[in-house]
Amino acid sequence: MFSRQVKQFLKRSSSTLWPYLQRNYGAPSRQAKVTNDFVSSLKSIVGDKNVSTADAVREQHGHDESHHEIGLPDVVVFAESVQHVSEVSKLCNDNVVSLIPFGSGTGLEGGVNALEGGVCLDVTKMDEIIEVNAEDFDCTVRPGVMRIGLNNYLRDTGLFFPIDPGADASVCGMCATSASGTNAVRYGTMRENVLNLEVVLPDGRVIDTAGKGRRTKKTSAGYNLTNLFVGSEGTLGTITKATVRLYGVPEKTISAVCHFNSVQEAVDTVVQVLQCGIPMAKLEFLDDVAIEAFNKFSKFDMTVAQSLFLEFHGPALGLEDQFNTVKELIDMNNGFGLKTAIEADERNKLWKARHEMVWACCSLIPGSKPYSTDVCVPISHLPDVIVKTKEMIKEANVIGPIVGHVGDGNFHVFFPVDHADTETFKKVYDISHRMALLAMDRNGTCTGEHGIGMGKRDLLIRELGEEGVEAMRQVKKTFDPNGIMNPGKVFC
Ligand SMILES: Cc1cc2c(cc1C)N(C[C@H](O)[C@H](O)[C@H](O)COP(=O)(O)OP(=O)(O)OC[C@H]1O[C@@H](n3cnc4c(N)ncnc43)[C@H](O)[C@@H]1O)c1[nH]c(=O)[nH]c(=O)c1N2
Ligand SMILES: O=C(O)C(=O)Cc1ccccc1
Ligand SMILES: [Mn+2]
Repeated sequence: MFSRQVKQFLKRSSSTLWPYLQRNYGAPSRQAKVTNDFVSSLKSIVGDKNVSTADAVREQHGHDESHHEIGLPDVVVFAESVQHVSEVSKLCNDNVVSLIPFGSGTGLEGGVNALEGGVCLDVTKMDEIIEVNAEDFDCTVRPGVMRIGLNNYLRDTGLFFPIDPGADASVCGMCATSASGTNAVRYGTMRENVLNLEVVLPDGRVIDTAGKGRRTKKTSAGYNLTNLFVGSEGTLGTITKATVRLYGVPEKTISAVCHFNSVQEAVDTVVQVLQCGIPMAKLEFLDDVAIEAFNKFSKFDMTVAQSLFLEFHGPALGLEDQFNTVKELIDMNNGFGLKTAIEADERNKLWKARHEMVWACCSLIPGSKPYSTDVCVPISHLPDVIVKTKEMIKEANVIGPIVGHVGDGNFHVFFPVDHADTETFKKVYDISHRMALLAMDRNGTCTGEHGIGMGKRDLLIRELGEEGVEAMRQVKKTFDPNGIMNPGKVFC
């Protein structure tokens, strides 16, 4: 099942990586302490009301939605302007105090957890939608703008912002994690949809990654600084403005669900649909275990089997033809129970339930939090990797529904874990690592969309090699020589 190299790594994995996961995040900090004088200086920049050392506020900012251990910042600062961000950054840099940008805390890899204390910089008050250029299909937003709020604002323009992680995340936080979701198979991920970013560097300088005010669909002008900051997870600077692509709301939308007796048949259908050049908007896989949780939590009565959820976007003319071609392919692969949802209410109910799958799975174990797994492989390897993952889950006797953005070769196991249950936690941790290694063994990645955060730093080294990570460290050092930006993330 695994190559020799991976087998060797696995041998190490349970003995060396488990204690590593358990390491004490309160290890002595190389950073200066946040003193009363320092807090006073913060207050003189952003005003008293925008600085909090209250336990409840620090706790709220010390974690995201993942299972990762909470990491309390010493102080939370609410920025109201780019100048605030710039002056706070400079102050932290001059005093070598950690600075952790906070979007909306929906991340799944512990990105905002303050591993060494320091300042959590909450940018949610900067929530202006600066401009919408309807004819150019773009808009520019401040970091407090959330994706659902943006789409509500855009409603009358006939445009929408398609990137849809299940949570209502901030658009700039989505830039920081290179997020995507169910629509990526058609519209791409954040990487393909960000045209420009304004970033405050740790020393307080403000740069526009594509040049001030530029918002072209293409450019050959030098290095792609925009994409350096997409996926940088708060380790290089704070994003204070993003210009992103928009798309026309499709004239017609058809959602559909169908079922298969095997993972292979479901994925074969997906590959053939893509080979036919059908521009599917969503191509989602849910395994039988996931459908059971889905039915229970969201009160559906779907056939419990390997399933595909699909969505077609396009002009009314021709969309039925696309649907009929897909129907033929489903039949050819022994798919059954094809049902459509055309009315908006019905479609919304289906996709809301899909987005809530993580909570559906957590409801299977009271008190649990989601353990994020997020591998992505070239689509030809998908059936093999999913089937082997199912075997590992069965062998370990843990609950592990599988859901995948299969059109992109990306899938997750939604492991609900209760921290107190160390035995299950360890099993889940092992499977998650094995999955990542298996994916990498098949030319894939350990994370398609959730990022490295604090949970996958060892895997990043394996994925890129020491040399690749060392090149990244050099980039980090160039932008952040004092190492103040979100320490302990991305790099070991
Ligand atoms: C139920 C559910 C479902 C999903 C997901 C979450 C949840 C809870 N996610 C994950 C999540 O929504 C995603 O990681 C968001 O992009 C995080 O955005 P936040 O604003 O919450 O960033 P959050 O505050 O969590 O921060 C995440 C990271 O970005 C950094 N950061 C945030 N704002 C920044 C800024 N302005 N400048 C610099 N750095 C900044 C932080 O420092 C941190 O490292 C997801 N994701 C996905 O890709 N696909 C999916 O399908 C889903 N599905
Ligand atoms: O629903 C999704 O597609 C996600 O990415 C969310 C998620 C949450 C927890 C574990 C795996 C995936
Ligand atoms: Mn996902």
